[in-house]
Amino acid sequence: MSFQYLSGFDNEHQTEALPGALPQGQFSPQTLKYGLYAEQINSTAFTAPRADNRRSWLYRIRPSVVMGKFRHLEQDKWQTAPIDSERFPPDPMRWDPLPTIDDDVHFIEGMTTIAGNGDAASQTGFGIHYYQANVAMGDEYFYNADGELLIVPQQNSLLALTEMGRLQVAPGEILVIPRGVKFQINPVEGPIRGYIAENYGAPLQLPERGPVGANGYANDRDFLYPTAWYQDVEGDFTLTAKFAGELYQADMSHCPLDVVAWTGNSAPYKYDLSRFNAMNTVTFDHPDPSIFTVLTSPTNTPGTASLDFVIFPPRWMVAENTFRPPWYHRNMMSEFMGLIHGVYDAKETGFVPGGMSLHNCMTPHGPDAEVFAKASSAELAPQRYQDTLAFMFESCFPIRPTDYALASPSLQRDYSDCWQTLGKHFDANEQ
Ligand SMILES: O=C(O)Cc1cc(O)ccc1O
Ligand SMILES: [Fe+2]
Repeated sequence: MSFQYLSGFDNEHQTEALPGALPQGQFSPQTLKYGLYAEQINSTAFTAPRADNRRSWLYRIRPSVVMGKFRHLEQDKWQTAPIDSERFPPDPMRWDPLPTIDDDVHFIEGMTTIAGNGDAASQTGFGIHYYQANVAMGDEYFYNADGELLIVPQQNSLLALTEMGRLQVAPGEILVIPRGVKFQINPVEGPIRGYIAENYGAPLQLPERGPVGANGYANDRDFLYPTAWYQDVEGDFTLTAKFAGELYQADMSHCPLDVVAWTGNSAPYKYDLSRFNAMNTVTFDHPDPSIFTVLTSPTNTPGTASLDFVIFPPRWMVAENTFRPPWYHRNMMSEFMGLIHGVYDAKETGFVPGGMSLHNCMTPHGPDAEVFAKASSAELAPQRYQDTLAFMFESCFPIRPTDYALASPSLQRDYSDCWQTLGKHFDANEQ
């Protein structure tokens, strides 16, 4: 299926599925064409500075308030920060892909929380989830009051049916759904799995470019927003909400995706990571990975993110007289990584597509012994890093794994062995 999209990050988009459904010159006239209702949804405070302000106007068949009462849903797999795991060891951690779920599970049922930081109630930090789904959501729709969802598909394409329109998203692309927007996510060509950052903090934005200038990194025009699409259907539907860390469900007698037109800058969007225009050294040394930041959720401390979404895309490596893989390091920021496909240059074995790693605040890490040996004597000809796509969720807040993740059979209990054969090469008499 191919859909039409609107392009431009944070633009004031406008789209209508029926001619004239969007009011002109104002947002809320006394009456609307086609008997529609006007409804505003925002992802920032009314009074957020203009550059940060996100809101949209939806013109819909019924206002969202036409719905049943919520009942609580028991579940324990989708957890919300603060994460209350028993232990929080600072060891480096790595996981193989989680076991495939064989029972029928849809997108919400298959969500498993791996880690989290901050506190959803104070709108800081984010949750990290592994999603798996092998069936469609049917008559169930969902919204998340706790945060914005950054979805990173790893296996098979997903179809997102949202209030604002439809988006198809393949591995190698990402999808962001703002807080509160109603949607349903379904497999397209087979079971889907991937990673999610549930961002409780400020909506993701593009990082500054500094001296790089007006172009490069993720370019604004490559972010794609859906065109209006609506369902005028009555029947038995449910709306599941995540609010304050709990799931609730309400009955509805119409499909909640009934928005005929919308305008604004807060809407789901997708981005093809192969559009990322990477910047890197053309002289020497390995720069900080912040050069690969696609999107960032800032804190109030300048230059310090609650969540940076960073990628390691295919690229040329030309650094001269340089140890080319990541250096050994201990960071103030905490790093959670996933691998979409291929091989990651700091770990040629053990970190597999669908796997995960976690290096927390001040936890030492870097290339394993094998990569160190190879890179220390490699011929430094220009080299193309091919067929690889890793990413990192990086945060100024330590990332706490859940009890589930700590007890998972996928946790590689011997991970730190990969460094222990790094021998002593020191020779004080070297000439
Ligand atoms: O730890 C990692 O593999 C991620 C990373 C990559 C890099 O090129 C520099 C620093 C860094 O943390
Ligand atoms: Fe790192």
